[in-house]
Amino acid sequence: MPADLEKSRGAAAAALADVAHEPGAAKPDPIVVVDNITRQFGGLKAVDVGHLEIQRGVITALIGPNGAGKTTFFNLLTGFDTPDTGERYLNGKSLKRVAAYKVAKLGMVRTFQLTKVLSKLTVLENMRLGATSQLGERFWAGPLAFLWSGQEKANTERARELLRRFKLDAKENDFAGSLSGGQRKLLEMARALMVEPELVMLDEPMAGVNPALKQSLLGHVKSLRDEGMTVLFVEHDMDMVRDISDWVVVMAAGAVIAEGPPHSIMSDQRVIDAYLGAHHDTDISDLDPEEILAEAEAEIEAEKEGNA
Ligand SMILES: Nc1ncnc2c1ncn2[C@@H]1O[C@H](COP(=O)(O)OP(=O)(O)OP(=O)(O)O)[C@@H](O)[C@H]1O
Repeated sequence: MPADLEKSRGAAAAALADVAHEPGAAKPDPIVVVDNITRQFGGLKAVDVGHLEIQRGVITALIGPNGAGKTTFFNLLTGFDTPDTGERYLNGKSLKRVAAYKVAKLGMVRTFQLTKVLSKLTVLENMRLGATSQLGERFWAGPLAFLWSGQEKANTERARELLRRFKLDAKENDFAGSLSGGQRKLLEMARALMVEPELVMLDEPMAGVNPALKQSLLGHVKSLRDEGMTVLFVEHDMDMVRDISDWVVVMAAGAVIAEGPPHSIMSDQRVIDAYLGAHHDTDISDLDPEEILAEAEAEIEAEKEGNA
């Protein structure tokens, strides 16, 4: 790990050193505070979070078995869904009745998976949309069009700068749909940065990414923290959680059941029980790499025999 990255991880760990390893623990400098948020779908309480604080300037992972309520909670935080009860605050300001695009203007953005429609736009067009859709485009129409064109120029410049940073500049005129899984993830992240956010929320940043690009993606996420941004991500890839998170929040059956630094979370009995209870396919214990290799080889052999 380069010295500057190590330094910022050290600072993040120091900020959290005195925080209790308990659900709802108070943080020294929370950017987000959640109180009694619930969301019900029919008879199912998908989210029921009593109190949660997200520390500023650190990388927090949100993990939990399938159906734990992570995505629903993400949507509630960013205003893409409305809680039945409860309050959430960004920098001390209540987000009740704040529209999703305004939440982005206040500094909280989330990544979106590339939809079918967005796949048919070029990489650069996707980036420009990252800025406009969050601004509320209509404002720039009509008599203010001259202002809009100035804004558009600035947006294009920022988009190109970000594409260079994520090494996607050679692809600016390619359709987004032609990018590889990993390049799509980079584009999703770059697009979120168009609004110069304080808090970046990543939805499964490692899904569909090949091992070669994983390292580069991890580096990009760490560099967001390096620049003072706060990162909150939902992820099933436990290697990523272990490698880059300063703090881990665990959800199960809609509630937060554990919080703490990755090393203590991975050995927490409540967490292990929640995963095992859900028959989740991610094994969070430290598996022996040789054992995995031997299993994989046996599987390949079995397949070969089956095909013979
Ligand atoms: N729009 C909806 N209507 C009805 N039920 C929903 C809706 N969205 C989510 N749910 C249910 O709420 C629960 C929580 O789902 P959610 O997608 O938030 O979990 P998750 O932790 O993100 O799961 P995964 O890791 O599989 O993505 C699940 O039981 C799901 O079926």
